[in-house]
Amino acid sequence: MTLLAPSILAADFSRLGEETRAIAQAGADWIHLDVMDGHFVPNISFGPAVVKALRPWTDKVFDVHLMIAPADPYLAAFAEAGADAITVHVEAGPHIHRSLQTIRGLGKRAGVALNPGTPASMIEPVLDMVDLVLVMTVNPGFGGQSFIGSALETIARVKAMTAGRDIDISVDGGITPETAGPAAQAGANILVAGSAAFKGGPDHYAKNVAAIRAAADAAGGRDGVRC
Ligand SMILES: O=C(CO)[C@@H](O)[C@H](O)COP(=O)(O)O
Ligand SMILES: [Fe+2]
Repeated sequence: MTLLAPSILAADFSRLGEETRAIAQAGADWIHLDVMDGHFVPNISFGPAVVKALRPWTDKVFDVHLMIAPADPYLAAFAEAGADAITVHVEAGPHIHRSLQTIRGLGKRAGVALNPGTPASMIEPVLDMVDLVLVMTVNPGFGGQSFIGSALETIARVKAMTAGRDIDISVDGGITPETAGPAAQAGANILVAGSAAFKGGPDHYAKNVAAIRAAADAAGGRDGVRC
């Protein structure tokens, strides 16, 4: 079964705790937390204090996606705040190996993210250090953007590169019941969805999550690795 990781970027920020619990109870496998710094990406979201405040609301895996540069000075703070997986962008700095080493040293799952314009080969030298590859299917910084189809090729390349390894492939950006199938078919086993998961308010969350997951599974999505 493909895993669903709703992004709380699309939740009601005035009730983030309740929203996190509601989407967890609606069938989310992981909770995706988008951290933006207004520097690496042209938007600002939230930092470790919010991650910490949300931690008591669910025991689901907290999948923290750092869109910040530099990332290294903040890794320990996110680990202490309750992140289970921490993903850094390969484009965010010159020391990706050090960042991944630090994340693993903190006892967390280490993820590396690729923007739509970045070749998959960029992460080849660090695959031994990685538990998760996150392929962006929008340019990072905002929710609600359209899926960039050319990034499916990146997912397929990452799948081929990681064959035989225990590495999750996550896809992030513009995931809907329509795009979930092609993403899963290309090799993603974790689907991040913001707008499509939170669409319509709490009464719709279970239906939204089920629709995205069903589309991925129908397309032959592979098993997600649970942590
Ligand atoms: O990292 C990001 C955006 O930079 C994502 O996690 C978005 O938050 C996904 O939102 P939708 O595209 O599903 O609305
Ligand atoms: Fe994200």
